[in-house]
Amino acid sequence: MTVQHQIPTIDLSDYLTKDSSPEARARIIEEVKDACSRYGFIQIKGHGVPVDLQRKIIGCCKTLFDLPQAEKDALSLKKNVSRRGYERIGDQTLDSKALPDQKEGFYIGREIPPNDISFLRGPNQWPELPEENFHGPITEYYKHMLSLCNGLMEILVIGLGHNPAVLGTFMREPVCNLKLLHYPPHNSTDERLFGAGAHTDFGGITILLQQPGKNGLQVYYEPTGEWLPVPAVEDVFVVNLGDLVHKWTDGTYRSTVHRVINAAGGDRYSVPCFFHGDVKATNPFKPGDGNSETVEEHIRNKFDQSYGTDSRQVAATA
Ligand SMILES: O=C(O)CCC(=O)C(=O)O
Ligand SMILES: [Fe+2]
Repeated sequence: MTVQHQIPTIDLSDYLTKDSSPEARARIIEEVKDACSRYGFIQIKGHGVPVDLQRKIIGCCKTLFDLPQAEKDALSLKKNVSRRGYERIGDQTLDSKALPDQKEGFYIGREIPPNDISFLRGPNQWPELPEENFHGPITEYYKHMLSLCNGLMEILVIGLGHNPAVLGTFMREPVCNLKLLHYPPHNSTDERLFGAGAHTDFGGITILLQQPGKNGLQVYYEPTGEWLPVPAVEDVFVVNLGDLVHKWTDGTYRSTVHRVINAAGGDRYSVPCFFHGDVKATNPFKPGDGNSETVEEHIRNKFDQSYGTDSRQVAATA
């Protein structure tokens, strides 16, 4: 009999509510650990993010990407070291063996004043849209993502037997970037063309909001060589681990290859939230492990590889 592998779905509500029992919390910690070591991916329910807000965020994607190309280009991320703003279809190539990705994107992160800009840190570039159509919902959603990332990081470090206090420096001013994404319909038969080419995520943890019903995400399951589809279900987030966590935990928590093909018909919107920790932090899972690479150094190399840029050459301006 063949086993149908699926990305496990875990309900976090018993962990995130204040009055949860130690037993319930321990069970969730084990479930997350098991899924993250086996698949590097989980689907989560009971996360506490209002479904209305999730719907609004998908609406924000449509509103933003429907703007005239010139308006989007005026917000290009290429001009700033903080990497906030817009990228065109084909600007990123996540799989160097494939063609450029068929997606456009828009990065939004923590609001940092213009006099304090550095790599991944700086002011956002907001489109000229009514507050309630964009800035308002995005800001509210961003707070939810920060708090959920906090909870997930805590679950992950406890799963490895640590006290959550080890996260101190890592959580000082964590880089947490939303990336609004738009995939146009995929009509090509070219096997080298993807919405997002096969890749592992760069950093810490990713929380992905998918547009309900718009399937397209596939996760590579190495033991059987299968691409497992991850359905786009309303109110269910996909969580996966990036290369930093893989490296920091010697692969106990895996960063797994995945890709996107928008074959669902019509446009597809999604919003990953990339949580990397403080730019100056080193391994929080094994403090003092002798590896002095910082979050910033690691992410900078990954960005430069996939965008074909040299970010050290971009001046620190807004
Ligand atoms: O759009 C998706 O479903 C996934 C996007 C993704 O994997 C990424 O941006 O890293
Ligand atoms: Fe990804």
